[in-house]
Amino acid sequence: MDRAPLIRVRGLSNRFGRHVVHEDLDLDLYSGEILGVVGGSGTGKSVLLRSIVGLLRPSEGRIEVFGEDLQRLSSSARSRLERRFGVLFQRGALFTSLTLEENVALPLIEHAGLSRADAEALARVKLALAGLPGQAATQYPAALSGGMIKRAALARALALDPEVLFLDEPTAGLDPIGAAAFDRLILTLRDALGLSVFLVTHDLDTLYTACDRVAVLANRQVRVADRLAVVETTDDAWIHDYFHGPRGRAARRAAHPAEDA
Ligand SMILES: Nc1ncnc2c1ncn2[C@@H]1O[C@H](COP(=O)(O)OP(=O)(O)OP(=O)(O)O)[C@@H](O)[C@H]1O
Repeated sequence: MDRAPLIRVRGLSNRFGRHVVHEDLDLDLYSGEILGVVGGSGTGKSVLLRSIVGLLRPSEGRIEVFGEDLQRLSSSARSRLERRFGVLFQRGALFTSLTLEENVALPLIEHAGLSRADAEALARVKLALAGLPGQAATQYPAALSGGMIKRAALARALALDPEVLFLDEPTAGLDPIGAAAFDRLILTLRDALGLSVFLVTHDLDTLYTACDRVAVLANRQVRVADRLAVVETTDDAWIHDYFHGPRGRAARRAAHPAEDA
């Protein structure tokens, strides 16, 4: 792609004591794309996400977002910029003592200065956008299935009309039907809202059905970031095992049934 990336990571290093998670890592996210980020457990997918959204200060390197260097911004400019991100964390992270509409209304009251009534009305729109029925708005997280919790967390991530959505393993723990529905929802939202999506996942079906490009993390760096057809054929033992094992073959067959006929 010759367009300028929306997010540009260059020479990123992250260390925790002597444990080096990333070293001289480069990655781009382009406007309007869904980028899947995969890699073995502990390769630093979540650390990368947290570095980009500003929750973790990298040990070294540059992260440019919307053309601005994150490290060089004042804290108020950074937080204005970070409001253009929506983040869905691995464990949903909803407040259990609040109803779904109260959970989604919270960022609207705190960051957009809306009145409680306006925030809750808008929260109900966001919950519907994430595919939840109207009656879910007044329910507490404990009363909901895993799939509904994910949708509520997605509604909260969408609360402030973000331009970039960061999703950390959004389909983890969902049954295959719920996971497939969530993948379709992400595609629909990207198309309807013009979002760009940074999606950390282990879910091969998500890669095949929802992602435009896939970045593979290995050995502290991005081993390859490209369309799946290119990634699948990259000469690397982990990539080969991941994409050409039984699960990878099944996901590819499900996404491209005609190729099997
Ligand atoms: N705050 C921290 N302090 C110390 N070590 C950390 C911290 N955060 C992450 N790590 C370490 O960094 C490494 C990468 O963690 P990360 O959660 O990014 O992996 P991951 O690729 O997302 O893994 P998984 O697929 O299992 O979720 C792990 O070894 C983890 O223990």
